[in-house]
Amino acid sequence: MNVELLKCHGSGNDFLIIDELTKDISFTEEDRKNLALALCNRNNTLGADGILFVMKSETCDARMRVFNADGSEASMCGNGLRCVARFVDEMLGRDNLVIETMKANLAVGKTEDIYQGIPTYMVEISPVSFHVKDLPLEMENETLLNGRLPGLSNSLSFTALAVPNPHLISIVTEEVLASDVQETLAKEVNGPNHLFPDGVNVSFVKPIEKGHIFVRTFERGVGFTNACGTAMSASSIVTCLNGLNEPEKEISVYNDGGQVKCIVRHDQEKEQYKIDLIGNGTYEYKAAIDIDLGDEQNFKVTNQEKFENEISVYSAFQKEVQNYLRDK
Ligand SMILES: N[C@@H](CCC[C@H](N)C(=O)O)C(=O)O
Repeated sequence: MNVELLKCHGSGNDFLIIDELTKDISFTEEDRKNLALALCNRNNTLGADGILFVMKSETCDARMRVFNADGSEASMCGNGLRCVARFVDEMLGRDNLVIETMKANLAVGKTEDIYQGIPTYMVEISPVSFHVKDLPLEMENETLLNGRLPGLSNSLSFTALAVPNPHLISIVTEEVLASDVQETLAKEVNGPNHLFPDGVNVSFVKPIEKGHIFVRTFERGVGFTNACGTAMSASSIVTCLNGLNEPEKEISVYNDGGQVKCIVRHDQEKEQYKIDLIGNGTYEYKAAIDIDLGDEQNFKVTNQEKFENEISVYSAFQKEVQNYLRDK
């Protein structure tokens, strides 16, 4: 079969969009997993952190399903949702939309460019839960807020939260960030382990100055990525809980692929959090592939068209971000 793909990224966290909204295609669950394994493999001709299936929804403007590079399905993807928001906006001609995801219907909308010429979208990240059962994290206490995980690290403190995909966050020094500690412990909790039976996205956060943080994430089902939107949202909440930032104020979140903005919304009456995640939705190329379901690894790319202008505007933005980070 011939499948059209759109390669996009949010902060360098890159995805292949497959349009099931306007194209008459359908996949089994096994097909989706095998497509992710074949098309995301960076040793093959394409490569990406995940696949975003954009589908029809009975209740919302569209539905997004996210598959990680290892073929596992995730409940949410913040950077991916910005790309899907743009894709559906351009398809339907409506700047404000609601997208169905595995656990919530989320508001998304076009907003002011984060850098001149970069299509920018704000997406809602919710629901947020600190209950360890929602990750799941196997421990006796109901929550882990700046607490220790004996056996994982004797010196670091962690906060566990679901947004609603699972995150483990630690605020660290430059020295720890530069070490191999994150990789070692992230691999441990994403392999067979007694704490996180479904694995977990692991982020290290370095506070830069008030309103500015750096976040690096080892993603469940992928490994280190340039950025993870839900992780940057979860990290922003954690910095607010630690008094480093404040709810309702914009937080600039830097990452290895660029920068986003997060605003933590706290409904004190309901004791509920959500986050506005704001950042780019950039297109890299359109491609068409010939692929046999059942033999996905042997696909052939038949056509590829690059979005040169978008790529160069985004790299100018990245240079500016790198210059800012160089002095920090
Ligand atoms: N990169 C994403 C998150 C993708 C899913 C994650 N790896 C998981 O398994 O939970 C983002 O931008 O949020």
